[in-house]
Amino acid sequence: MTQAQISLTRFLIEEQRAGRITPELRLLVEVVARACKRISIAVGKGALGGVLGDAGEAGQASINVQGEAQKKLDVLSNEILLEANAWGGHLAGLASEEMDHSQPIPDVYPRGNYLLLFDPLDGSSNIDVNVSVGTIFSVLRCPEGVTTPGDEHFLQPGTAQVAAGYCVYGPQTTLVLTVGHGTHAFTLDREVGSFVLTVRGMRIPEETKEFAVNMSNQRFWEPPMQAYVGDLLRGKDGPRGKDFNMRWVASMVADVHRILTRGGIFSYPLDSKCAPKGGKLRLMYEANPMAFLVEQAGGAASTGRTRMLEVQPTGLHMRVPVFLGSKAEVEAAVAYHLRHDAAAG
Ligand SMILES: O=P(O)(O)OC[C@H]1O[C@](O)(COP(=O)(O)O)[C@@H](O)[C@@H]1O
Ligand SMILES: [Mg+2]
Ligand SMILES: [Mg+2]
Repeated sequence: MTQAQISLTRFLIEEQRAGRITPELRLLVEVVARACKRISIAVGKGALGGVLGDAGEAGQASINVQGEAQKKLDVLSNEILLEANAWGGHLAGLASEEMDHSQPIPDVYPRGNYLLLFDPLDGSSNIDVNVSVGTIFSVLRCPEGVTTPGDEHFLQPGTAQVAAGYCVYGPQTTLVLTVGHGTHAFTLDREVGSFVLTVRGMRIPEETKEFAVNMSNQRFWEPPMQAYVGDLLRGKDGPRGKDFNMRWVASMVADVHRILTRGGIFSYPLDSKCAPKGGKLRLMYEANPMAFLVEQAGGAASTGRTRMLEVQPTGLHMRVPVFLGSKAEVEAAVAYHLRHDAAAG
């Protein structure tokens, strides 16, 4: 690292000096970043580290609280984040996509006033095929006077987040972070072992010609989503008057990273398969942290009907439909839903 380069540590110290974060939040983010480095090493070893494939023993799949089969790396990443943060000293409790309930930090450990939520390994279906995966995290304050937080204390809307970020394990390992004053990217210098600031103040272009959605679900979508994507596909000859391109990595982290870098809209809408659960993606571990990052970069995030960050969570593992990215395009998608709802009375 050269002298002109700014490490994550220095960046966080400057944020603290500017009064934008507390010393505890600075150290908490450092602990999460260190855990991400360990996960990055495990992901990078792949077959050499024996971390590919399904978790579970004797042909018996290991199923998480989401009802999904866990991969070895889902379990390992969860353990790395739990172990690092339980001893970090800045948390009152933590919650993970992979665990049934939140965990208060035991009395015997050093404790703090923050709550940490994470999706330890996002994009699990890509692990075994060497395609980008990631970690997503969100930080809330523990409500005043609560020493042993339970699930209910985590049920705060996204507007209450004090920090959020993700780490994408791709050709480069990049940590993208917001503490509520812009969205910033840090690339891991693998030789030095340090995250270096590579983009200060990421900005998502307001307009786009690129969308990300799993098109194989098209026939299960609601009518407004059918109409919206139908018009995108009609391109120059349709009402949108321009040709759109499509990308779908199937790792939310990688799709959102592309959108933060060059614009676009990401959508996992309601469909008749996931409707009974409320959607596919998880509000607390996926939608809210990404919505915070995207808004801080000048973009927008919605359920299709409501601003994501204003959704009141009703459960730790609550699922929601997701539209996020370039502001004008998210507003266009929302308009299709609102027009449809108004016409339906
Ligand atoms: O299998 P699909 O429909 O392409 O869904 C992909 C989506 O599911 C997810 O993989 C869910 O995340 P997990 O791997 O953490 O369960 C998102 O990252 C991604 O956007
Ligand atoms: Mg995920
Ligand atoms: Mg996951």
